[in-house]
Amino acid sequence: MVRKMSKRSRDPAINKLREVKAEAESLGIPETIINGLQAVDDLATAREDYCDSKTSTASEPMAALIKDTLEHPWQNVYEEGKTAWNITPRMMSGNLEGYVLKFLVSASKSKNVLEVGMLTGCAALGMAEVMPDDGKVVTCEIDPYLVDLARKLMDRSPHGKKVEILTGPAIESLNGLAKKNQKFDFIFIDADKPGYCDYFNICFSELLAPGGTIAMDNALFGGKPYMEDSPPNEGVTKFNNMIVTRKDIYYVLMPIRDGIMLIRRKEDMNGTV
Ligand SMILES: C[S@@+](CC[C@H](N)C(=O)[O-])C[C@H]1O[C@@H](n2cnc3c(N)ncnc32)[C@H](O)[C@@H]1O
Repeated sequence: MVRKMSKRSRDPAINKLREVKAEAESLGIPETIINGLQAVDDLATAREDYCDSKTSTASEPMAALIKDTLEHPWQNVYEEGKTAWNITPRMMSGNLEGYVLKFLVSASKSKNVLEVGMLTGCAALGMAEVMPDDGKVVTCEIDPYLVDLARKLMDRSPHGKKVEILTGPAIESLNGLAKKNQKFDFIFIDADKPGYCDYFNICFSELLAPGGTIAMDNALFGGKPYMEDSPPNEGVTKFNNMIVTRKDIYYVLMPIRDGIMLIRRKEDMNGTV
């Protein structure tokens, strides 16, 4: 299958390859080389498509939520002043990452889940789908327009009732949860990247239940953290650099989509033998 890809990839290596191919074309480089570069692009794209095709399909309400998020007139609602910024549906976790979260939540038998950064509710509803009737997902979202939209999209599913939305800046919502001494078995952090260190610190020290797991999305952040000119003290790079200095946790960066970092307390993972 040969597809001419033009849209930007999450993988900076593929984007670089496309730049090189365009340059090669403009220089009149022999067609065999151009075709070779295209074949590499096709292989990388086919790999992503293959992973999607070998992942369970979404439930009907979830498929509808994903479709409606992709087709929403984001540009118009932004120009009408309804959203604080021009939202791109690329921010949505989607079906494959949604299933990764479902596996983590169901394998850990989590009954209390926290999400930081909801968008239209793709991950929140996905996790709710695999939780028992008395399970609960608390999710934080700053944008009131998204809160209303997500509520509508999630409530088309019987699992939507398990999702509680806290509207406002996530740090305030997290402080409020800590004050009420709430604990969560699984925490998915996926909001603004400059806030990652603060979100992690309060989640880890105040909100994570014994035996719990934290997942941080976008740990690869389009390649920025491993590019040579990346400022070490910004956003995701700063967060990743902070994590590796800690002695009290185990962590793993999984190269799924834009990277998911899993973090657990060492005491919850060390064997006793
Ligand atoms: C990458 S999207 C979340 C995607 C979502 N988890 C999903 O499964 O599709 C990030 C979200 O965080 C929200 N956000 C950004 N800054 C925030 C803040 N300070 N407090 C709460 N939410 C915030 C944005 O409005 C956006 O909806």
